[in-house]
Amino acid sequence: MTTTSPRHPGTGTARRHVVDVVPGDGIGTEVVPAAVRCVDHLAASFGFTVEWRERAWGCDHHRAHGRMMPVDGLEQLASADAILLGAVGAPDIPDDVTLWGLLIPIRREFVQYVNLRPVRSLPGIRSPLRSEAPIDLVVVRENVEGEYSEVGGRVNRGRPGEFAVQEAVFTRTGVERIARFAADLARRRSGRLISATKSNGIIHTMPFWDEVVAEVAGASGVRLEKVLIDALAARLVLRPESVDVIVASNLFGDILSDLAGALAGSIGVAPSANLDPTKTYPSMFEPVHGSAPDIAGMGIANPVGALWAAAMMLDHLGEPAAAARLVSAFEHVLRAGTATRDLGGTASTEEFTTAVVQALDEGAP
Ligand SMILES: NC(=O)C1=CN([C@@H]2O[C@H](COP(=O)(O)OP(=O)(O)OC[C@H]3O[C@@H](n4cnc5c(N)ncnc54)[C@H](O)[C@@H]3O)[C@@H](O)[C@H]2O)C=CC1
Ligand SMILES: CC(=O)C(=O)O
Ligand SMILES: [K+]
Ligand SMILES: [Mn+2]
Repeated sequence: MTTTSPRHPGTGTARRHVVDVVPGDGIGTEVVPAAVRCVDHLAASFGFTVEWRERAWGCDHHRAHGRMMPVDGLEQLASADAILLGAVGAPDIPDDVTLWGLLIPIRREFVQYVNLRPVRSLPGIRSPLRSEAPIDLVVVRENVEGEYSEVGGRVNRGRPGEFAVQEAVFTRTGVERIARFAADLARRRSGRLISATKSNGIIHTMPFWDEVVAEVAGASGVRLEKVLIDALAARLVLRPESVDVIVASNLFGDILSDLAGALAGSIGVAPSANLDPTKTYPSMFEPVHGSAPDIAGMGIANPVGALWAAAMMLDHLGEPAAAARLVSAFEHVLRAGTATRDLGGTASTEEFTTAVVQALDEGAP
C-alpha cells in the first residue's frame, strides 16, 4: 500500500524500499523491532513505504537446521535495497560459528568494505570521562579483509605439538579504497585523518598499510596523522576531542569503536553502517553492540544504537529528512531525561521507544 505524506503533500509518487530484517539473537530481537516501529511511523508521515522481509535467522535457526541461515540466504538478501540487522551470537554456540555463519559472509559477499561508525556525545548522556569536552568522531573500519581472514589453520589438534596460524590479509585494493573513503569523509569534516597502525610490532602488513594510506591521503590533501594503536587507545580516553576521523583495519576499528562508544556513554548507543559504496550490493545497518546475553530477554536493552543505525539506513535509502527526524527524536527523548539502565536511567526498551515515537509525532525540535 502506498501512502502520501500529510506533511509533504504533492511530493510525487511514494517511494518504496525493500528491507531485509535480520533481528538475529539476544537483544537483537528486542532493539530491531524498536527500529522497525520508528521507521514505519516515519514512513507514514514522510510518504514512503517499506516492505520488510523478516528473516528469522541466527542461533535458533542453527539449533534447528545446523546453520545460521538457509543455503541460499545470501541470494535471498541480494535483491534488498538494504539490510537491517540486530546481532548474532549465543553462549551455547561458538562465536566463530555464529559470526562466520551469518554476519561476516554478508559483509564479504556484498563487498561492504566500509564499516562506518560515528560516535558523538548525545544530549542528557554522561561520559564516564571527567572531561566534559564533547566527542564527535567517526571510525572508518575496513570491513572485508585484514586480521579477520580465512587463511591459516590448526595443526596437531589435541597433540602436544598443537598450533594455530592465522594470516592477516591486506591488499592494495582493499587498503586504497578504505583510505580513500576515509580521506573523502575527513575532507568534508575537519580535514584531519588519523590512521591507526601498529607498524612497530607488525612488520609486514602494517608498514604496507602505512604506505598506502599515506599515498591516498597525500593525493587527497587531508592532514594525515599516523598513530600507533596502543597510544591511540590512550589518547581516545585522555583527549577524545582531538580525534575526528579514524581509518583503521578490521580488528583495530572493531576495538576502537566499542571504546569510543563507551566513552560517549554506552556501547548501546553506537550505530554502524556496513557499506558497499559502489551500491552494487545491498548495504547493511546494525548497532555496534552484540547480542548481550547478560541482559537478553529482560526488556532493558538500549535501542538507540539500532535506531541510529536505522536512521543511517534511511539516509542511504534517500530519505534524509526522515533520518534527521529520527535522530532528533531520540536526542529529544534523551535530553528530557528518559534513558535505559546502561545510561543510568530506568526506562525499558519499550518505554524508551514509545517516547521516541511520540517525539516523532511532535516533530521533535
Ligand atoms: N555485530 C554483531 O552481531 C556482534 C555480535 N557479537 C556477539 O554478541 C555476543 C556477546 O558479545 P559481548 O562481547 O558480550 O558484547 P555485547 O556488545 O553483546 O555486550 C557487551 C556489554 O555491553 C552491554 N550492552 C551491549 N549492548 C547494549 C545495549 N543495547 N543496551 C544495554 N547494554 C548493552 C551488554 O549487556 C554487555 O554487558 C557474542 O556472541 C559476540 O560474538 C558481538 C559484537 C557484535
Ligand atoms: C563482530 C563485531 O564485534 C563487530 O562487528 O563489531
Ligand atoms: K550488531
Ligand atoms: Mn565489535
